[in-house]
Amino acid sequence: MKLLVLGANGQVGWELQRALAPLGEVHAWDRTAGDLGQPEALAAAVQALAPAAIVNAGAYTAVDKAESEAALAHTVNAEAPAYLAQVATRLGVPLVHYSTDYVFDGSGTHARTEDAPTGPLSVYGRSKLTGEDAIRASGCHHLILRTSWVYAARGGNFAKTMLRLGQERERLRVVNDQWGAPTGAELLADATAHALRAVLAQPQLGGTYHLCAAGETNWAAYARFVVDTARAMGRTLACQAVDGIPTSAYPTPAQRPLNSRLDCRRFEQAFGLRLPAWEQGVRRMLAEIT
Ligand SMILES: NC(=O)C1=CN([C@@H]2O[C@H](COP(=O)(O)OP(=O)(O)OC[C@H]3O[C@@H](n4cnc5c(N)ncnc54)[C@H](OP(=O)(O)O)[C@@H]3O)[C@@H](O)[C@H]2O)C=CC1
Ligand SMILES: Cc1cn([C@H]2C[C@H](O)[C@@H](COP(=O)(O)OP(=O)(O)O[C@H]3O[C@@H](C)C(=O)[C@@H](O)[C@H]3O)O2)c(=O)[nH]c1=O
Ligand SMILES: [Mg+2]
Repeated sequence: MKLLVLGANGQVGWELQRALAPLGEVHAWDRTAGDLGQPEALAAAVQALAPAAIVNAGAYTAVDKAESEAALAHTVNAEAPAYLAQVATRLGVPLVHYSTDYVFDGSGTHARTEDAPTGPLSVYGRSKLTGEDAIRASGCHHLILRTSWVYAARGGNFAKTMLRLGQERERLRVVNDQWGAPTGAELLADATAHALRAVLAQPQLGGTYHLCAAGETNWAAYARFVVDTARAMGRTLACQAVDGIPTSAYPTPAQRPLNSRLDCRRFEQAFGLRLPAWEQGVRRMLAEIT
């Protein structure tokens, strides 16, 4: 059974190559093999490969840059998934796709379920929502997995930025009023493999799911956890304190939701899995890179 991974060099794509290997023959396409910026050519190549499942981990993920590159973000995050959904429909195979907490407006303090109203605040969030909607509208078998605050040992992410800044500066200023759950690419890939196996056997399990680590934190508390844990593991850091600041004191081109809490019970129940606390995966990642 051929399984296609797109965006194979990203945080999630890299881990998918490992996690999907026991399910079949993984074809891992990075941007040179499968350019999401050229959706028509990509669709033709996927059609020719005829995999038993398409797993799209590629995306335009530069949230601030997307504000000034809306057309490219739209092509990669919305148009390409629509083309992939067409191919999945023609081949009669499932399309697995990732989306984000940034499809929501972040009001309130509750954890959102899958059917909560969306309301993206940024170009990135809008482009991801348009991609989701196109997949749902296509009628293809699909698994749309909305996650949050992804990190991995390999690739760029907030935790690694904090380690770099923590080496250079005595104090870090980080927003403390945006809440969510850091989610490891390893966990995402492993949970995806379980869910994909289930969906291949029982297509009715397909749909849209929230999938992130358990618990919650804010970016400042997360940064503090990263700095403290890395130091306890022996890393030398200049950082003496992480100062929590309001979002208003950290202006960025893209607006981010204040409440990124996702209710993942639907995923846990459908696939019989238990999502571990976010700290567990962050600790493992830090141990791996320290
Ligand atoms: N990162 C996060 O915090 C979150 C991510 N998500 C979603 O999870 C999924 C995986 O994200 P993650 O692994 O973290 O993201 P990364 O940014 O680590 O990886 C994205 C990958 O997409 C590739 N890519 C970008 N543009 C193109 C293109 N035109 N053609 C082909 N490939 C392209 C990148 O290629 P290259 O390496 O060459 O640049 C990169 O390898 C995405 O759908 C993302 O929206 C959801 C919530 C949070
Ligand atoms: C570097 C830095 C960031 N921040 C803030 C900015 C922002 O509100 C928050 C996180 O910064 P980042 O730029 O890492 O966040 P961002 O790139 O917006 O992360 C998002 O990426 C996309 C792809 C997603 O889908 C989301 O789930 C989320 O993970 O921390 C500080 O307050 N101080 C700092 O020194
Ligand atoms: Mg970022």
